[in-house]
Amino acid sequence: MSLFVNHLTHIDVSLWSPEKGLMGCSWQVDALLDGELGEDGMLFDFGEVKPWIKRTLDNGLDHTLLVPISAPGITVSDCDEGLCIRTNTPYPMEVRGPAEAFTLLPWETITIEDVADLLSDTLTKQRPANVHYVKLNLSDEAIEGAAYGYSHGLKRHLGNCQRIAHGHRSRLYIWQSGERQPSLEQQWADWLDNRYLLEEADIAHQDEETLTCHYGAAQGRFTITLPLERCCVLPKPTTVENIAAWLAAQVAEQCEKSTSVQAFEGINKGAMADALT
Ligand SMILES: Nc1nc2c(c(=O)[nH]1)N=C([C@H](O)[C@H](O)COP(=O)(O)OP(=O)(O)OP(=O)(O)O)CN2
Repeated sequence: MSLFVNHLTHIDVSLWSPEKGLMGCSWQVDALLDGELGEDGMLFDFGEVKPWIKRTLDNGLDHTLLVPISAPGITVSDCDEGLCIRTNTPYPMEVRGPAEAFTLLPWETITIEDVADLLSDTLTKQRPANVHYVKLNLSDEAIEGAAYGYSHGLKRHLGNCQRIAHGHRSRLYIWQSGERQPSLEQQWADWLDNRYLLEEADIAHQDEETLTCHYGAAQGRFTITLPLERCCVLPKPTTVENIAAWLAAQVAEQCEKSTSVQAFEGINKGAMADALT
């Protein structure tokens, strides 16, 4: 007998790609369990299976930076903050933070299928006696039109969003005069895609080529250094509310037209903001 729970939760992570660099990802999680029914006629109570799987993901790789430690140019070392990750291909980056902010994976590259298999194995090892196995399926949200990935950290967040390199893949809607503006949406999504978003106040160092962002948060001290051209500096914390407001103001100035922006933070949630000219 099999039991399924589709759209059980989402995973929001950043990952290091040897081809694209730092990428923001949001994955939908579907679960399939196979096993024997108990005396109550259930394989696993829906009310228990959902929090069980979500807890494992939330306490594991969700809101971390996934690092393929066998990729060319990756080094991992201990440092005062916890772990220091350095990369050199396709560009140099250094990230420091508490160890729980990173998921080290013994692979050359990270694929959504390999992550799903790893999580399925972890859950299968922890399964109740009547369950034979647990299989997770991860998928990108199907987005027609403009979408972008980004990475960031929210130092004031008390949960795992304070981690300096976690990310999201998000829709972007832009309106002017009551009409959606697909070409502006695509233009801005292309510009934002796989950038690191940071608050201006957290810049510890900046020169013509690189930028270092540093902050202390409840889980520890975090630092990230990466090429300036991969960054997007906002005047305020990079919450989705501030991203929407910043984007609305940028587009309104660019087009000299009042603009509304609906910015998403990953899947199915976000903020709306208007900028008037
Ligand atoms: N009003 C806002 N609340 C939060 C923001 C924000 O921008 N505005 N941002 C965050 C974090 O960036 C976080 O990454 C959001 O992730 P989320 O998946 O929502 O967080 P949870 O894991 O706690 O939620 P799930 O239900 O487990 O998906 C947080 N809040």
